[in-house]
This record gives sequence, C-alpha cells and structure tokens, in this order.
Amino acid sequence: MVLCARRHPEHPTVRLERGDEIHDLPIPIISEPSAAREVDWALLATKAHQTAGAAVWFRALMGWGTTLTVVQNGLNHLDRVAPYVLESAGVLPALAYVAAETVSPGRVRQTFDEGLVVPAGPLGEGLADLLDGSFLPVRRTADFVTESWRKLLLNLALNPVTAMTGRPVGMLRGAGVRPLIEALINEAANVGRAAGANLSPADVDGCLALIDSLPADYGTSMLSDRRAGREMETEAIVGEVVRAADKVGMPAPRSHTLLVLLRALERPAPVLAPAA
Ligand SMILES: NC(=O)C1=CN([C@@H]2O[C@H](COP(=O)(O)OP(=O)(O)OC[C@H]3O[C@@H](n4cnc5c(N)ncnc54)[C@H](OP(=O)(O)O)[C@@H]3O)[C@@H](O)[C@H]2O)C=CC1
Ligand SMILES: CC(C)(CO)C(=O)C(=O)O
Repeated sequence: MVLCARRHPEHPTVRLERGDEIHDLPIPIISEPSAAREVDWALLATKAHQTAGAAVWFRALMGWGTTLTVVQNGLNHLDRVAPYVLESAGVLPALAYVAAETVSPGRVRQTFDEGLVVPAGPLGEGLADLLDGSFLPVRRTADFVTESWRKLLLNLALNPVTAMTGRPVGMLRGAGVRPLIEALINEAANVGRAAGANLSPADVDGCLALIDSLPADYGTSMLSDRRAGREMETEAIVGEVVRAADKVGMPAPRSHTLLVLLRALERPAPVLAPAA
C-alpha cells in the first residue's frame, strides 16, 4: 500500500486510533506523481471538489488492469472522475460508513465503523477480496442508486447542520431541531424517489434511528472542514439534492434554504451599503 499525498508530511507515519486501539501503520507516503507506479487498485478518498486536483495521480497510478475506487459522499461518482480516466477504465463507486477525522498531522481518529458499500459485480467482489481481513468490511448491493440516496439522506441530515452550527450531532436531537431534520429527510426522500431511487418510509425511519443512535459528540466530515476553515462538500451533498429536485420538477425548499445559507457562509457576498 502507498499513500499519495499532495505535500510530503513532516511526520511520515500514520497513526490510526480506533477506540482504545492504536495502530502505527508503516505505509510509504509519496508526494510526487513521478514516484508512483502502476497499481491494481487505486482508492480516491479526497473530498468530491478535490477530484480534479487529484486527477494527476490517476494517470500515474492507472494502467489497463487498474480499478479506481471512488470513496466519496454524494451521487454520480462515475461522472465525477469520467473526464480524467479512459472510457475503458475500471471505476468502482463506494459509499463509506465510517467516521474518521485527522486530529493532528498523521493522526487519524476513527469513531464509526460499518465499512464500505459498492455495487455488486466483479469489481465489487475484487474490492471485497482485497480488503478481506482488514478494518473495512465491503457490502455489495444490486441497487447502488438507492444506496447512494440512502447515504445522501444521512449526510443531508447530519453534515450541513453540524457544520453550520459548529456543533456535533447531539444538537440535532434538541427540541425544535429534530422535526426540522425529519422534514428535511422526508423532502429529500421524495426527490430521491422521483429521481429513481427505491426509497421506502422504512429508509427514512432507518436514517432517523441511526441519527438517534449516534454518540452526542459525534462529528461529521463537513463539521471537520468547517472547523479547519476548509472548503465544504456543499455542492456534492446539498447541491445534489437541489439539482435532482430541479431536474424532476419538484420543490425542495428546505434543501434549497440550506444550500443558499451554506454558499453564503463559504463565499460571503460583499455587504451592501444601506440605501440612502
Ligand atoms: N471523514 C469521514 O468520516 C467520512 C468521509 N466520507 C467521504 O469521504 C471522502 C473523503 O473525506 P475525508 O476523508 O473526510 O476527507 P479529508 O479532507 O479528511 O481527506 C482528504 C485528503 O485528500 C487529500 N487531497 C486533496 N487533494 C489532493 C491531491 N490533489 N493530491 C493528493 N491528496 C489530496 C487532502 O490533503 P491535505 O491534507 O493536503 O488537505 C486530505 O488529506 C469525502 O467525499 C467525504 O464526504 C464519507 C464518510 C465518512
Ligand atoms: C455518515 C457520516 C456522517 C459519517 O461520519 C459521513 O458520511 C460524514 O461524516 O461525511
């Protein structure tokens, strides 16, 4: 295994903390694509909006037999990498049910551990074999579109509100907030259904039950980005729902409101002088 980074780290080791376990992982780290060799499996695990920037690595790592696994949140993983890989390249989308946060350079804390979900088929089987015995179980699904929407409902409920308030998920269960979250998930589930996802009321209930079961101090990847002052996955998560709603001609005012506020938070417009 080789870790491809855009800067060579000052501490060239990776420490993974999972509960009480500490694993110091002796993974070589390279920061120049010229140092990369063709591999059987390449895993893209940048934020969705960093895909174009990471594409320089695809050319260095990918040959005829390489499968690129896109481990990102959102929908349409394949479209995201299509401009940068050959049409014949093997590309596998993956949804991550883990929670990991870089707590200091080279130190990653993992607090939730349900593995990856990928489409059933030879590439999905290949990834499951590759990761067999690792910390990451790989579940295969015959309906990846529905799975992507299921994950999107969870991210839509958790990520923007934690990021906007700067507070972990316990806040979502507070008086007044939970009904908003429930309405937001129901609205997005209706859009997902119209867009072709086979979402049932049980999926909405399952999403809410998962949110209710998370530890109160549990963060999200978007909250980490907000805290660190990094760009957030606003477009890949909230933008996807709003664009899908526009496409199927359904109103999605709750998601739309979130999108406008998140965009304003990241790219504040100049304040207009009061009218004379
Ligand atoms: N974190 C989580 O708990 C979960 C995340 N996800 C999803 O997984 C994906 C990855 O998220 P996450 O791990 O949180 O992301 P992070 O921001 O923690 O990590 C992304 C890494 O990609 C690196 N990177 C960005 N651009 C390049 C580049 N051009 N070349 C090399 N490296 C690059 C960044 O480097 P640098 O350090 O230099 O910025 C950073 O280390 C996202 O789509 C997210 O939504 C899904 C489930 C849970
Ligand atoms: C499911 C969840 C919320 C796990 O942390 C996630 O996908 C994220 O943080 O982006």
